Amino acid sequence: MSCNGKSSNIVWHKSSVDKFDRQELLQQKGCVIWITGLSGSGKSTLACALSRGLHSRGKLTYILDGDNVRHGLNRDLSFKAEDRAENIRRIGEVAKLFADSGVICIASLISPYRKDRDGCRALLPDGDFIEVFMDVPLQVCEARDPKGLYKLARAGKIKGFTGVDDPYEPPLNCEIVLKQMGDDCPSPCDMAETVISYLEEKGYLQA
Ligand SMILES: Nc1ncnc2c1ncn2[C@@H]1O[C@H](COP(=O)(O)OS(=O)(=O)O)[C@@H](OP(=O)(O)O)[C@H]1O
Ligand SMILES: Nc1ncnc2c1ncn2[C@@H]1O[C@H](COP(=O)(O)OP(=O)(O)O)[C@@H](O)[C@H]1O
Repeated sequence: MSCNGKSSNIVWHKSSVDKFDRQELLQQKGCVIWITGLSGSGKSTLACALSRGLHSRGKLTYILDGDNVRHGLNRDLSFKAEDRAENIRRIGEVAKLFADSGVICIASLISPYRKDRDGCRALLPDGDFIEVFMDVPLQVCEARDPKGLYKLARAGKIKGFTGVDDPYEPPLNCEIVLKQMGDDCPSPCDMAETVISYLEEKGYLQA
C-alpha cells in the first residue's frame, strides 16, 4: 500500500507479461528519443524521418509531438513556464509508458528548460533516455519560420515565444547534437541515420 502524489491506498499491480517479453516479441528495446530545440529547428521533420527509417528496418516507433499532444491530452496547457513544465512532465510520463511497452518512442517538443528535460530523463532506466539537441541557430529558425510565428512574436502579437522573449536552455551533456556544417544543414535523412547508428551501436535495435 502506498501514497503517491495526491492518491493514497494504491497498490502497484504487476503484469504477467513484462517489458522483456514484449521486447523479445518486437526484437528491439524500448527507449525514448527526446528531440529538443527551438521552433523551426527541424524537430518534427527529424522525428518523421527517424520513424520512417526505423519502420523500414522493421522497428516499432511512436511519435509524441508537442504540437500534436497539445491538441488533445495537453489542450488545457498554455506556454507560461509552469504549463510548459507540465506539458513536458506529462509527455515524459507517456513516453515512459511507450518505452515500457517496448516501443521506440520519439518525443519531439521544444522542452526549453533543462530541469524539465532532466526530470523526464530521471523517469527512465540509465541509457534509455536519448536526448537529441537540434543545434540550429535562432537566425536560421527565424529565417525558416514555416508557420509565421517568429514574425508574429517579433511584432509583439505572440508573447513569451521561445528564443524571442522566452528562454531556451541548450543541453549541457546530451547524447546526440545535430548541427549545421558551415552554411549547410544535414538532410533530415542523414540526421535520422546518425540517430539510428547510435541506437544500433547501443543495442536498441535488437532484443
Ligand atoms: N509562445 C510559444 N513559444 C514556443 N512555441 C509556441 C508558442 N506559441 C505557440 N507555439 C507553437 O507551439 C509549438 C511548441 O509546443 P511544445 O509543446 O513543443 O512547447 S514546449 O515544449 O511546451 O515549450 C511550436 O511548434 P514547433 O514549431 O514545432 O516547435 C509552435 O508552433
Ligand atoms: N534538415 C533540414 N534542412 C533544411 N530544412 C529543414 C531541415 N529540417 C527541417 N527543415 C525545414 O525547417 C522548417 C521547420 O521544420 P520543423 O520540423 O517543422 O521544425 P520544428 O518541429 O522544430 O518546429 C520546415 O520548413 C522544414 O521543412
